[in-house]
Amino acid sequence: MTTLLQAPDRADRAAAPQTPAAGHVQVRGLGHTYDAAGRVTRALDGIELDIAPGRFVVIVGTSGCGKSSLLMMMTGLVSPSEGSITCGGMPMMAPDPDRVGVVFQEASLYPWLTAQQNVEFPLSLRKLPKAERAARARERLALVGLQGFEDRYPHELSGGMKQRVSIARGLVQDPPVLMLDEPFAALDEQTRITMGDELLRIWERTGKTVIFVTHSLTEAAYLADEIIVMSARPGRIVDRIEVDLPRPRTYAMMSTPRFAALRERIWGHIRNQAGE
Ligand SMILES: Nc1ncnc2c1ncn2[C@@H]1O[C@H](COP(=O)(O)OP(=O)(O)OP(=O)(O)O)[C@@H](O)[C@H]1O
Repeated sequence: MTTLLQAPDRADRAAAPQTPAAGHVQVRGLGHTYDAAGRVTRALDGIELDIAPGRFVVIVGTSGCGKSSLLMMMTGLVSPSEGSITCGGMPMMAPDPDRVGVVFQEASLYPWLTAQQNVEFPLSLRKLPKAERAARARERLALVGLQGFEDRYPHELSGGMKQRVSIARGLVQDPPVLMLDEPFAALDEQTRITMGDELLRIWERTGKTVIFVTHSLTEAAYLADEIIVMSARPGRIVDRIEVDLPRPRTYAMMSTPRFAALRERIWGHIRNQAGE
């Protein structure tokens, strides 16, 4: 059976032959103005980004600064007024689950389908043999730690488990990039930390590029290779912070001076923006 997992760990992946920058995300001169029934909102301005394959990048900024808008544009769900976005060198003109998997804050699972059927659903639009669809979905559910829960319906799963199903669904077409918009915001603090660890484990194992939007400075510093800080609306990039904390990240790191310094640097920007 062909495995969907591309490399057992990051060290092996570095030595493996490279696919040509499939997970490279590039944003050039991106700006966006919403015009809803004459109410004009300048949401984003002059965004330039280069995200290398396999990086874990977190986007933070004050409420309403355009984080979700930027992510929606990178997924191809919304077209920007100006500028361009490419993934793997090809423009993102529309959602393309073969290139970018997406996970939202709400799990948005079909309540009448089981976990297995929810994960399989995107594959039903492709002409894949039924057995292969089922095998892929099972493998993805196992990857997110839900082996044995394939036949459960969403109402039989906890909030964290539902988000695991969403992540499995986002990864079912094996895209090189996974984008997540505040995926753990609705979860309690303990589950949120556990899910962060789970996501890091999945990222380490699969080598995807991850782009993650959050309000939480702690989550940003805990997860990221790099934190992108946006200004208040119209959102611009005001800082890009390399997170030099060692991996694997641990809960104990959150109480170190390095962690506090990172949070302080992000908070400095956010405080300034909020005061403007
Ligand atoms: N579909 C839309 N039509 C009109 N205006 C919109 C639309 N979507 C977002 N906006 C506006 O664009 C701005 C940026 O919104 P966006 O949701 O991208 O910000 P955000 O940083 O993700 O916010 P939050 O952190 O509160 O979730 C806001 O002023 C919002 O009101």
